[in-house]
Amino acid sequence: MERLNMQSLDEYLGFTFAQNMVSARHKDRLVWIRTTKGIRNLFIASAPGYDPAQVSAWREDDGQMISGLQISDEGRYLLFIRGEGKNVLGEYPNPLSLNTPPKQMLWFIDLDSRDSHPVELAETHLACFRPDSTEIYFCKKGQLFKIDTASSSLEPEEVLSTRGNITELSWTEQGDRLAMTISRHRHSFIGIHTPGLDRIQWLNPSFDRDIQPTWSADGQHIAYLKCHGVKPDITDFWFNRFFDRFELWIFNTNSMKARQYWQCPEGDGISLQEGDRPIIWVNESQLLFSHEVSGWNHVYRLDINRRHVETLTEGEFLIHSYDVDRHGGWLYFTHNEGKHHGYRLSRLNLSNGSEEDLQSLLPEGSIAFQPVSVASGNAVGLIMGGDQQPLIPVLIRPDDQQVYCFGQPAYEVGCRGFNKVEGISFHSKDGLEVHGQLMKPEGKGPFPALLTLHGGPWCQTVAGFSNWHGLSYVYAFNQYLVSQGFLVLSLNYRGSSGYGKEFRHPGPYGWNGATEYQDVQAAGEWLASRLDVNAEKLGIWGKSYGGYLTAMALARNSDLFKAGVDIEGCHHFPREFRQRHWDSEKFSCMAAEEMEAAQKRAQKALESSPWHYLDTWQSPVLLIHPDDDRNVHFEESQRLYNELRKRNITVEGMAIPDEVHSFLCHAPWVAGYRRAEQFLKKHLKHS
Ligand SMILES: CSCC[C@H](NC=O)C(=O)N[C@@H](C)C(=O)O
Repeated sequence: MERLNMQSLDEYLGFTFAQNMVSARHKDRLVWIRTTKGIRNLFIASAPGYDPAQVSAWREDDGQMISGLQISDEGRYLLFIRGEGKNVLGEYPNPLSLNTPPKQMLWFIDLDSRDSHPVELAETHLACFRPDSTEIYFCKKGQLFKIDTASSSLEPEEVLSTRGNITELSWTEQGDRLAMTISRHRHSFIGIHTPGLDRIQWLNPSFDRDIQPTWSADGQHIAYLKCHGVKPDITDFWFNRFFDRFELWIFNTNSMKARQYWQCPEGDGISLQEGDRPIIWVNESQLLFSHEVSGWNHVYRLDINRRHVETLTEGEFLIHSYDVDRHGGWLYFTHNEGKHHGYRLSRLNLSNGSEEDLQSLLPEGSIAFQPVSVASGNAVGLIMGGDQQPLIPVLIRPDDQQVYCFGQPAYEVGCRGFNKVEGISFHSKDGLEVHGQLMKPEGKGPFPALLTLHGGPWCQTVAGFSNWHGLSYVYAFNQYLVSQGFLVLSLNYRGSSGYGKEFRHPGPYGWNGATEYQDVQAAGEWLASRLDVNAEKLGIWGKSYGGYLTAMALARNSDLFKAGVDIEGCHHFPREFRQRHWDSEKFSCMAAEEMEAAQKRAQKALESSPWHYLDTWQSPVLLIHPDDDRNVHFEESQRLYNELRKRNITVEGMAIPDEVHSFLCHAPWVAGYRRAEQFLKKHLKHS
């Protein structure tokens, strides 16, 4: 039995993980991305044997993310984007600091060709196959291009040019019409391009923002979401209980008329959270969609003939992701019913409403993400992880109760050094119940301890590896810290996903009052009161929004938190939200009469920032920040570093040139965490 006996930080962070599994529409074939130490490659597995095969051969930790992975309907071609987009200055990320920065490029693979290998096609961020053809369509800003993969030149040909940015592409299954979402800064329209026609046909343009066009299989209807009004200011969207109210509309391509079928009640709508919300047509007259009006994200079925919306799942748990088999028989979904610390897999019979638990087919403690049905509908692919199991692709045949692990011995390539994770709950300062995961070293203690805080704030840590690589790195690092003798608590403070809408939108938090800080303080006190914790050696670390809360804790409660590591954190909300990439007008204004309100908000935002509490900051801190961070500006750590240095507070800094938020390469995760480990040991173990 192959088991990893890990000891070093490199080994703990060297886990292999699978992501983004997709399925072909007419052939039982799955494809996914597999990453080991920053080396990303594509794998396929096809019926009947589902033996996995590697179909690309990249060998370098080069920071080239793979996104937009698609497989053609017949399963012959793969399409994907390598590389990240540009920052607000128009620069591509160049995490290896190469003399010539790489571009974000479209690639394709013909799996049937004799010497099948990835071929680079064009610079773009968005592309798709045209069904029933050899053409690929792709966008660059407001331009649409096509490439015929059967041509020898592979030369792009311009199809159309429009104002704004094309952000979504969706062909009919017949490949005769293409629906596009065209974003024009604060509004967006859906337009149809029909090859042979010389202009775009607009789909009921309005003063709203139309998104997510989804064709019915017969090409007669397009379902889409109509979001009310102008694009919300990011600071409202995140922190002001602002919900992006939307309606479900359907456009009939015969009558050329659009009609509303469902609308969110006022004050409700889309907000930032984990998980997907696809629209899926079950047949010609029924589709599934999801919303959170009940307080929890659930799946609903619309019957367009009866104009009736039926609840498919309900209760105090949420649906994380879902798919329907191609014959419309079963809804596969991952959800957290009875689980505060992970997700499980179930399926629902769409004819008779009966539900089956599929989690019992997986090893105990498994966490299920992203079910994807294969074409014949007799199996479902899944990304599965656990506390000792990095994410692997599995295939489940529910009818004969079989689970295949695509060649990797799922239950054996565990992480031997990894400790069991204990889910805990406790009450915060104001009585709200909050949850977290506790990881303890061997022995009785008292141990030095760490409180760790995820980013977002809408992210969520689970009792094991997460669906998102950033959180998986956090989890593996925490496990490593446990192996080094730290007791670690990972906290899902209010604002996190996984515990319903009220928990995620807890009134005046973030820039608007920072009420989530009371959870951080309560968690610190909870840790300090434990007999197995040395309260004099309690530290804190967090990344991004978790960096903001780490800085807040060190500034406000240096008495409790004796040292901390703050990775790419935000420290001054009004300054950060004025940066170009946020595009917020909240703390500055154009009209004189709004000046006072904007100033009041800026004052509130400052009082909700660590910067406001610098006078009480005593504890040593390590600040780590990548300098091409497009989410939290590098300046946030640069200014804090200089201010703390001026005040003679122990501060160390680690700048990472050319990397972005949540590092593209593997190496900076290792280097950053190594520095963090040394710092935490110096201040909490050896001092
Ligand atoms: C102004 S704080 C920004 C925090 C940041 N949010 C989005 O960019 C964040 O926390 N991101 C998460 C996903 C992370 O990087 O962990």
